[in-house]
Amino acid sequence: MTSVKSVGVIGAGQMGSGIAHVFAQAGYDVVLHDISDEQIANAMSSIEKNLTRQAVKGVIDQGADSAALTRIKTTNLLDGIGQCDLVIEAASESQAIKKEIFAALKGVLKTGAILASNTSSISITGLAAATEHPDHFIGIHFMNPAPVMKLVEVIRGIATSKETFETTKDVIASLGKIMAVSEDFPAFIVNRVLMPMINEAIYTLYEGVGSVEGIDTGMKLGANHPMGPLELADFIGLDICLAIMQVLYEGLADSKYRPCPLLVKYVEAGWLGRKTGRGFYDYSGDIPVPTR
Ligand SMILES: CC(=O)CC(=O)SCCNC(=O)CCNC(=O)[C@H](O)C(C)(C)COP(=O)(O)OP(=O)(O)OC[C@H]1O[C@@H](n2cnc3c(N)ncnc32)[C@H](O)[C@@H]1OP(=O)(O)O
Ligand SMILES: NC(=O)C1=CN([C@@H]2O[C@H](COP(=O)(O)OP(=O)(O)OC[C@H]3O[C@@H](n4cnc5c(N)ncnc54)[C@H](OP(=O)(O)O)[C@@H]3O)[C@@H](O)[C@H]2O)C=CC1
Repeated sequence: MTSVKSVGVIGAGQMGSGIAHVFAQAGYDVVLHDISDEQIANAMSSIEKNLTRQAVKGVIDQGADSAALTRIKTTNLLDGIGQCDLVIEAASESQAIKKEIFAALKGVLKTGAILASNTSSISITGLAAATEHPDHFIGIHFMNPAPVMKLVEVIRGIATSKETFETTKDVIASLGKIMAVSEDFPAFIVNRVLMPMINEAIYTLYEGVGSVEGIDTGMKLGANHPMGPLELADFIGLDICLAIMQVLYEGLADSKYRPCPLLVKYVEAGWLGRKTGRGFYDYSGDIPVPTR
């Protein structure tokens, strides 16, 4: 264990719930916050399901699942995370929403607390500027699904202190995760490489080069990816994919990052992937069915 004992998580979506799961499993006291009580209830039920599955499969000890679950408290008020040593923001991928949250956190966090963002793409330096203590701010980017993926990207903003970085390194090591350090450029390392590949897969569909099934089977069996790019896009969330492409396009001012119009159209339609039941696949039945 590090000097950090308690962790607040803001946003109980797929990443917030995965991050809460990981910290509780590693013995930290966790407070999970969301503005929506329904989202909190969904998050707790998916954490319980995933912990139980890990216990049944022997990935964690019998009883460790219920012990981890009791370490997670929930709140719909930001004040509820005021006493945490480390707070990780995992709300929607929107600079405006994140900055609003950081403004509301002013005067709420205890002295010396580290504030981190799980952002997939947004400038850590820019987000830090909206916080009370930019030196205590850092990017801690978990991969999805957080309980399974080994990597955590760490991104320092221009004002991030050495102490904040060192504590972050210790915390990540205590979770049994491997850290990759990225400089603070649009979408960092993993999404700088991954997201243009997903966007290109959507162009490949848009231009009629292949079907959803053809593209995903091609990349699964032809490049040994665990999921096809369109299946992965649905898994990540098409809103998140579009937001990342927009940050790359605007931040690097290069047309090669232009979001595919079909991706824009799907997001406009509210077809955001697995989380809304429809994206490149239809998830309403037992088996996902390609939509094109
Ligand atoms: C967008 C960003 O900012 C950054 C990102 O995250 S990019 C996305 C990065 N993630 C990926 O690329 C994921 C690619 N996909 C995969 O690696 C795999 O398909 C997967 C691990 C998600 C699922 O693997 P699978 O073999 O198809 O399914 P499944 O057998 O159900 O699961 C594999 C293991 O993960 C576990 N698992 C899956 N989801 C889980 C979850 N949410 N919580 C806990 N455990 C989970 C399963 O219990 C299973 O455990 P065992 O190996 O011990 O049996
Ligand atoms: N999806 C992925 O594969 C990955 C995502 N990320 C990053 O993690 C973050 C979260 O992504 P993800 O979990 O997928 O997104 P989700 O859409 O699943 O979850 C976001 C959650 O934040 C909530 N929220 C919105 N505004 C606020 C607020 N003001 N205060 C508290 N909670 C709020 C949303 O509530 P409501 O639904 O009611 O709006 C929702 O519950 C993003 O920055 C994303 O880029 C990082 C790695 C991987």
